Amino acid sequence: MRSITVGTRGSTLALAQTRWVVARLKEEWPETEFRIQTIVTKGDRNRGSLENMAARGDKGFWVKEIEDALLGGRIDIAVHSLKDLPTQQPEGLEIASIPKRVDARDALVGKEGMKKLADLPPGARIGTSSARRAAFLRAFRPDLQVLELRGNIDTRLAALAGNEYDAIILAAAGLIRIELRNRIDELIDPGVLLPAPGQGALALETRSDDDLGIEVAYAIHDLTTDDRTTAEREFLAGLGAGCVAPVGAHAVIKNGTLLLEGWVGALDGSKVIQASTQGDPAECADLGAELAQDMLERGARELVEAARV
Ligand SMILES: NCc1[nH]cc(CCC(=O)O)c1CC(=O)O
Repeated sequence: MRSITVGTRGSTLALAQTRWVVARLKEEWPETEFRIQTIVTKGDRNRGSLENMAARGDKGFWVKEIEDALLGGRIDIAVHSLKDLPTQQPEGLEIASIPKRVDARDALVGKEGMKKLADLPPGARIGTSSARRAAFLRAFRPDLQVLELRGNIDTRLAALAGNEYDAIILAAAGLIRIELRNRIDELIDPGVLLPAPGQGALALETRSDDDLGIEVAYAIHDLTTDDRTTAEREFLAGLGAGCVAPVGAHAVIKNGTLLLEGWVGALDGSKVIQASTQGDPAECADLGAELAQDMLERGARELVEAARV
């Protein structure tokens, strides 16, 4: 039996999710040997002061070096956060498997008295790393101060412990995966703040011609998560927006029907456009693309273009 090398970034979260993936793969393929290989990406190298919007707008800021390792045969399966993957797959690579989603929601972590979005007093200082969360806060709580907060989850929690922030917003899934679920003070309802497309889901990427790698990865594929995140990511792709645009999307499947909600905001909070659609989960890709077209015609085009760096 061939041994499979699984590649990932080296952050606490990336390693935790890769260990989880390997444990699941081992259950399905007990005879196969799995090795984990960490890879440094441009995103890891450009942390801190060097990091800027233009660099983050780069397609594949977090994934390029990992994809090169896949194409070069140094690794066989790459584990990514689905929301960090560009919506277009590079030539020769494919998403072979999307395991079951954890929790798509954003989470608020706050200091004493700052543990619920609705309870935050005017002037409260909120740290967040995403254009989507910042645009949402500026639109719905213009009384709050939105402050830039970057870095790995560990860095962000450490920053909250200091004096600059009263609360921070980050993906619940990240905290859950590194076993810090107990730090979550509020899970923000998607009806209030729509998560990023694909948030809380992972993607296992392989070479398109590696039948064995694809088969191994596919053993932990989750069809429901695939339909939901396909609708969300086709919505994002249809808008022509990248992963740093102020775009939210969330799909659920209830009684055999897929319900998709989409949101686009102006970076300064001056405008938001929101719409939803529903249909057969088998049509998930079309539902996402159609919702994007609908919203582009109703003003989203300007917002997406304004946010492009
Ligand atoms: N952009 C960074 C990133 N990529 C994936 C996650 C969290 C886990 C996930 O969404 O699967 C995070 C951190 C965050 O947004 O707080």
